Amino acid sequence: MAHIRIINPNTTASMTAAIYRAANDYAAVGTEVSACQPASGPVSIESHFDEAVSAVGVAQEVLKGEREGNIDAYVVACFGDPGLLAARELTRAPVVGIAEAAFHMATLVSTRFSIVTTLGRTGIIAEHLLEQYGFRHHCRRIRAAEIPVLDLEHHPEVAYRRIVEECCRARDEDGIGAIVLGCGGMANLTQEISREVGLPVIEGVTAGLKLAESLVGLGLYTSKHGDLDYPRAKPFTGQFADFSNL
Ligand SMILES: NC(=O)NC1=NC(=O)NC1=O
Repeated sequence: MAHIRIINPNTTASMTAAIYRAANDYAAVGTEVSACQPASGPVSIESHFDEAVSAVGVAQEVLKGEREGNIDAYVVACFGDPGLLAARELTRAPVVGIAEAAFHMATLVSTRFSIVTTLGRTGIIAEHLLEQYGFRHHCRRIRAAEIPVLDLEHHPEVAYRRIVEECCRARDEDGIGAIVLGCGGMANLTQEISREVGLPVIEGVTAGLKLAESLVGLGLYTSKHGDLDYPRAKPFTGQFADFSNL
């Protein structure tokens, strides 16, 4: 039995529920999935600033999970993987970011992939992650459907069509074998888009869930030898006072 906690770093509860449903549909027998989002922060994450603010919320949700004491792994369900390394410092449980998970999965089924994300301005965030994780040469192109994140909920039909159109352009122009969907809010679209586009389509919530299950199943944990060791205890002031002496 593994309990996997999925953290939606934005504060839109309906997106958290959609992310939970998508993950739970793929959970193995014996896996318990739970989902949460920070009490405060951006309703959607579409910029460096949104990422920076949401990273604090991710850390707070991991600390809550640690206090509960029964979480075997965490998934950070925003394509920018906000606060991923900081979250890993706070727990021995594996912590999987959906971008990193999707990149790994895509390279297991194709030598090259393209990313289709929401707004073009978030593309640089994915580019930085490709570099950081060592996947830069696997990714042919970072494309955007040019839809705000919450349009996935507010205008799903329009959003779906724009995503499929961009996926078809990627299939026809980029010399790729697979597509990575670049938003946690796209988690429930994978199968439909894959059928329509005729390529393996990977999105990070379900990829992250299955990788988290594998890490737990292998008995792997976040190393506390080196830079992912727990933070040195120290006082924190002001609104972060509850981070004191972790
Ligand atoms: N590229 C993105 O759209 N990232 C995201 N913003 C969110 O609020 N959730 C995501 O996955």
